[in-house]
Amino acid sequence: MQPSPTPFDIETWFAERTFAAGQFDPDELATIKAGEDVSVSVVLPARNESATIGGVIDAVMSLAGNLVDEVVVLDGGSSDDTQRVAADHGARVHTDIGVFPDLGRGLGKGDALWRSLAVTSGDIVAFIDTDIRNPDPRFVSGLLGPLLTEPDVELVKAFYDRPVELDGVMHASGGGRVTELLARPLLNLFWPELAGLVQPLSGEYAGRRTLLESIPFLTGYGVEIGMLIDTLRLRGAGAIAQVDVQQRIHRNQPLEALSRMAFGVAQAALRRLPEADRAQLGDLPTAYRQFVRDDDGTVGMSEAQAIAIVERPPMGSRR
Ligand SMILES: O=c1ccn([C@@H]2O[C@H](COP(=O)(O)OP(=O)(O)O)[C@@H](O)[C@H]2O)c(=O)[nH]1
Ligand SMILES: O=C(O)[C@@H](COP(=O)(O)O)O[C@H]1O[C@H](CO)[C@@H](O)[C@H](O)[C@H]1O
Repeated sequence: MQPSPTPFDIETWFAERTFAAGQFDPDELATIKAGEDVSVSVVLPARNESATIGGVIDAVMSLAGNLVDEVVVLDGGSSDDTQRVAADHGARVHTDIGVFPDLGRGLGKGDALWRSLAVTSGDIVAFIDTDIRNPDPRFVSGLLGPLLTEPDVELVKAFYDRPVELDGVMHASGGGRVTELLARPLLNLFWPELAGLVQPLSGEYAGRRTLLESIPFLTGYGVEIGMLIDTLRLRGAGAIAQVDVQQRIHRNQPLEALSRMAFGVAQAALRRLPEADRAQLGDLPTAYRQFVRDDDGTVGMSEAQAIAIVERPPMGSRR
């Protein structure tokens, strides 16, 4: 009789799959990397990040030639001089529409990350947001640590304390609003094996290409929660790890922007509901309305905004 699989225990998962960036020495990782003949690409998604992308690239470049083999900025249609700043700091720059012109302009962050797989070659691909104000090499070395030392780990998410700037005032905590108010409750409700992730929506993560090219990428802001659920389904919770990189300060979008983001994250999660529940949902609406108070004090309804989450197929199926 087959032994019954050990029941999933979140405390065990947390103990075995939670790391700290400080436990990984970049030089020691570089030695392991060379010995395993593993290559590493760092992908920096960017849309109008000229103010911060240079610092992010510099932090990543400090590991180039050692831990990092290529640094690619995937620009999602910036109207500022993001692309020039990125090139000046030594990154290779691609535009989303330039990667797959036949698919037209990119459909947000998730589409940019999916397209980046076609213009990078690393066995490991690390994604780092470019709106970070306190970039540090540990964001990259911390992500690579578990992937270079734990063969069963295939996806690593960063976590950190998240200060938030509201009305020009920096608060020591309170960031990750969509994470705390939508993503983590949904994961606890429908995917409890992912409940141990401190920052499931963090924009800093790294995965083995063999995994990343085996799963679909949801476009827009659905990419992170979609990737977690798809990795859980395809590889199990043991393939997912997280690393503490202490603190991340990034540009905090206004609440109405996060409301639109949450609409996308919710669509992504609901699309991934187990089939039985999914069948009841039918086609999800993709038009989103918000409310504004006019100067004369009356509340108005905004035009419906199309925020559709599209599913890009596993990149491996295009090769
Ligand atoms: O259509 C988009 C939207 C965002 N981003 C990038 O994705 C990262 C996270 O996006 P954002 O800052 O908008 O999200 P937040 O961090 O506020 O959740 C940043 O590097 C953005 O430049 C992108 O490449 N394309
Ligand atoms: O975590 C969150 O709630 C949002 C918003 O963060 P803040 O409330 O502005 O600190 O930020 C994340 O979510 C996006 C959607 O998954 C990711 O793309 C971002 O990289 C991540 O910063």
